Amino acid sequence: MLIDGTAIAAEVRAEVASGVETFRQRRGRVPVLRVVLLGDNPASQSYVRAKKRAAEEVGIDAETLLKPADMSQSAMLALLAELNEAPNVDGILVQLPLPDHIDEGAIIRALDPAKDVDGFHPENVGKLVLGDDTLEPCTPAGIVEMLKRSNVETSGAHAVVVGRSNIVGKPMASLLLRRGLDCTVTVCHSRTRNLAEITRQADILVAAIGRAEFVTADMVREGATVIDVGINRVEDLTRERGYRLVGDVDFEAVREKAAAITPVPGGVGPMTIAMLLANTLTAAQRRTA
Ligand SMILES: NC(=O)C1=CN([C@@H]2O[C@H](COP(=O)(O)OP(=O)(O)OC[C@H]3O[C@@H](n4cnc5c(N)ncnc54)[C@H](OP(=O)(O)O)[C@@H]3O)[C@@H](O)[C@H]2O)C=CC1
Ligand SMILES: Nc1nc(=O)c2c([nH]1)NC[C@@H]1CN(c3ccc(C(=O)N[C@@H](CCC(=O)O)C(=O)O)cc3)C=[N+]21
Repeated sequence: MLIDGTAIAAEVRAEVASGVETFRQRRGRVPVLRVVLLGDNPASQSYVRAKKRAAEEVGIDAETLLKPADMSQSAMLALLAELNEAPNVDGILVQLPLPDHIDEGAIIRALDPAKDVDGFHPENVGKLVLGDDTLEPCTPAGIVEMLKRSNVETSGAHAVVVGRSNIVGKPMASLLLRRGLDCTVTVCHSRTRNLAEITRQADILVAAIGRAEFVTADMVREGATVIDVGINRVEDLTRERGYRLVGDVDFEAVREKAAAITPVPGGVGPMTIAMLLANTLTAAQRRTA
């Protein structure tokens, strides 16, 4: 089975749109999202454009604050303080990665946790691990939504997460471990010994590695559910853009063995954006409750 992220994301967006409409009727305004982007990285620009377009389609007021790549850390902190204090701003997203002269941790700590729609602030990360209600990181939250809506059995399942980043691997592991999802979770990374032996034990395999087609068929158990988080550009001069997108999974080979698999594009990516919109609505509702 193909897990269609594009279709599931459209469902989530329709639900958000109806929530936004209710919010507007009750509060007399719409939720407001501000996206901060430093520099002109083309991939970042295209993600940010997609986020803004999706937000507008569900009725969220979204603006991108495009800043020069050499903006100083103190100017960035001042901008965030302004957005934190703005009563009408519900959600703030700082597009990552940031230029090297900026301390990413310091920027994330400077966000008002109530407006942190990425769920990256230490207070929100703490709540996530504790199992408290919080704004959940969009990519792992989107994966949970895909698993639920595709009726993938998680209770007691062995979930193997490859990747331990703060934005995907670690929060993914925390969510899968939670009561309600109840997976047995293994987290792997670049120092893991016998990786293939471990991934072959997965009922649910989440690949968040950042290496094109890294997960091959021999690493996957027959009947597993495979979630491909990777977004890798590989040169393809037959395409207009000069590249195509591939995931961290060798899709054609692995789909023969997997019971369910997410494609790239059209898998986790659209879900990440849909969950950002859901988090923006949630932040607006909680701030005005
Ligand atoms: N679809 C979406 O919405 C999103 C997609 N992405 C994509 O997902 C991928 C992962 O992103 P992100 O988590 O930010 O990436 P990072 O580069 O931050 O993390 C990659 C992880 O993979 C591990 N890793 C690298 N090589 C190996 C290896 N040979 N064997 C086992 N583990 C390995 C690293 O281990 P170590 O810690 O030891 O270095 C690290 O933990 C990227 O392709 C990114 O573009 C990211 C965010 C959202
Ligand atoms: N603060 C922050 N929050 C993020 O959530 C964040 C970030 N920084 N930095 C970069 C990563 C990456 N990311 C993606 C979102 C959507 C797609 C997506 O929709 N991809 C489409 C394809 C898009 C295309 O064609 O280029 C798809 O997979 O179908 C991909 C990647 C969010 N990230």
